[in-house]
Amino acid sequence: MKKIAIGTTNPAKVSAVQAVFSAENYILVPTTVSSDVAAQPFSDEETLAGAINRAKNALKKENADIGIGLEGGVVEMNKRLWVCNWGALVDKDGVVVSAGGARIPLPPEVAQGVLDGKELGDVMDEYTGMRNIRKKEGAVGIFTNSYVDRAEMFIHIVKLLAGQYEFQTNSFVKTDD
Ligand SMILES: O=P(O)(O)OP(=O)(O)OP(=O)(O)OC[C@H]1O[C@@H](n2cnc3c(O)ncnc32)[C@H](O)[C@@H]1O
Ligand SMILES: [Mg+2]
Repeated sequence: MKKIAIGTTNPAKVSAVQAVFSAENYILVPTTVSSDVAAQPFSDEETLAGAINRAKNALKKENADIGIGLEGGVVEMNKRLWVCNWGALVDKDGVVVSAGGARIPLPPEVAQGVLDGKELGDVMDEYTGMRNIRKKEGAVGIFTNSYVDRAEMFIHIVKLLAGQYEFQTNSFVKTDD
């Protein structure tokens, strides 16, 4: 079975990979690696770079066949701060596929906390009075009244990665559709 290293131990992200790459067909290894970008990425480019770095670092650390990196960030547009999400999948032959995910604008009071230098995850916990939002529904879950939570948002990204990888390498990725 192929080994897939996942460049995080955050359950919202790990569960998204598990939903697409089933444990029947893959050995899935969540592992903490550096994103080699800021803890709070502040642009699409930086967030995507974090995802690619995580995928590469995880593949190398776990000596895996495939590495997957998922990264959240924020991006300023139209005088609002938006939460953005990016993913990358790399394999040991050097194939790299990337995909972007959903984005929504943050309420001004939350955006200000991030602009003041705090991580969005910490701002979200303060704003909601809850703990570890980042590991559960995420900002997207809170601000969409749970219509879309963080895991579901990342499932979409992982499907985009799996499908592109399948298309580009003519390999077959079994998904739990
Ligand atoms: O353990 P890792 O994989 O690092 O997961 P994380 O929750 O820290 O997530 P990221 O590093 O990908 O996100 C960078 C920062 O943005 C925050 N963030 C991004 N999207 C978020 C969301 O939907 N809800 C809460 N925090 C979010 C996150 O908490 C970090 O502080
Ligand atoms: Mg993080």
